Amino acid sequence: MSSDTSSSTPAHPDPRGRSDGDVLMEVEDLRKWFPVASGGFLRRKHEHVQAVDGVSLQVRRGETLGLVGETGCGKSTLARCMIRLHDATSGRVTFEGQDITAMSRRELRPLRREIQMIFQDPYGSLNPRRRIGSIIGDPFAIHGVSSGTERKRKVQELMELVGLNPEHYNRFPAEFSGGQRQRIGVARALAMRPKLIICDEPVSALDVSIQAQIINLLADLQKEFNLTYVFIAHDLSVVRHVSDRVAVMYLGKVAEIADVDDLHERPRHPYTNALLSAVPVADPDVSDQRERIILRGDVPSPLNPPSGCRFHPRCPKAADQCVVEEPLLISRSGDAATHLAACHLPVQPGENLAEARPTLAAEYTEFAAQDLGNGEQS
Ligand SMILES: Nc1ncnc2c1ncn2[C@@H]1O[C@H](COP(=O)(O)OP(=O)(O)OP(=O)(O)O)[C@@H](O)[C@H]1O
Repeated sequence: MSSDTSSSTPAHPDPRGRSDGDVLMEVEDLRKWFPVASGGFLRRKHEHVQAVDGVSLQVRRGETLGLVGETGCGKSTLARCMIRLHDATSGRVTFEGQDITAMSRRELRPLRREIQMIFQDPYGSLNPRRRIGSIIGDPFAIHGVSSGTERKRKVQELMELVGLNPEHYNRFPAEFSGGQRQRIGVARALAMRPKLIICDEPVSALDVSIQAQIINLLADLQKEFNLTYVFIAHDLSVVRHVSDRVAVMYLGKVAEIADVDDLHERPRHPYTNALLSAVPVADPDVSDQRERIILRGDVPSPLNPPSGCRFHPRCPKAADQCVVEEPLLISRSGDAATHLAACHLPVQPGENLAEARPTLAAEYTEFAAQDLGNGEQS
């Protein structure tokens, strides 16, 4: 097996896929490490959860960028750094060219109107003791925009826009269904007419029948207000439906990023391949032909991530190079300039990873990890 690293397409002006297109937000080499203490009083160890570790990506104006990956891979932490709910450990986030990571809270305030977030949990993100009129009107109060009857009129307009009955202005969150509560969250996010909305698993907590309604609502609003979305989800089929581009995260890093159809038709990272192989297909013929790739083991701890490529202990293609050398996220030979993969041995068209045997290097790493585990227990 030969490495593909050296064959990254030289013809591309920038193998990191940067474009001169209209970039609304840029994330550059972003790290968010959470300090944690473990062990007893005498053997106290200070470690770091490497939740996000060196992520670079662009969000283009008017697009929906999907962000997928297994639980704990750092999607929400990245999203929170993008909106400065978390301060980054290092790296930069720029919004319309302004470095928001370096801004004081005061400088950040006007930008808070432009970047909003919709949260996963439509139950937990609304205060049950407040009426929805005042919840949706919060941004007007915070930013000192309109008051009294004018604010009420604006809130009722927002309610109508998201498909809520404006006459329900004085009701409490408990009087609404899950889907309606998520509409309240959408209305609140829209109040200041933001440019970017980060949707953190906005439909995961909803019944499947309601998910489509919320997704359609978000799509309609995007068209009407020229919104840009970062859409976080576990579910690749939801992401495919809503996204223009998709970034696949694994253990704090971007494994692959590409236009949505390109990613689905020609996934290059073995992790993306495995995720896609698990997506249900409606067509029984296609479904019968497809083999699911079963990944070995669990996602390793972000406290002590594997060396080299973080995916190597679970990768059916891993070779020695993958254990020692971290792959760059770049455009690989034969790929579009916008298709980037962080893999030394990208998947080739027609290659069947379900048949691939774990390589010696991967088996050795697993064996060594088990050995270490046993050693600690004894
Ligand atoms: N405040 C914190 N302190 C310590 N560790 C944290 C903190 N927040 C998140 N983490 C850890 O960082 C890693 C990434 O978490 P994050 O919530 O960003 O992942 P995620 O991909 O969004 O997962 P999910 O899909 O379950 O929400 C996890 O290991 C998580 O336990």
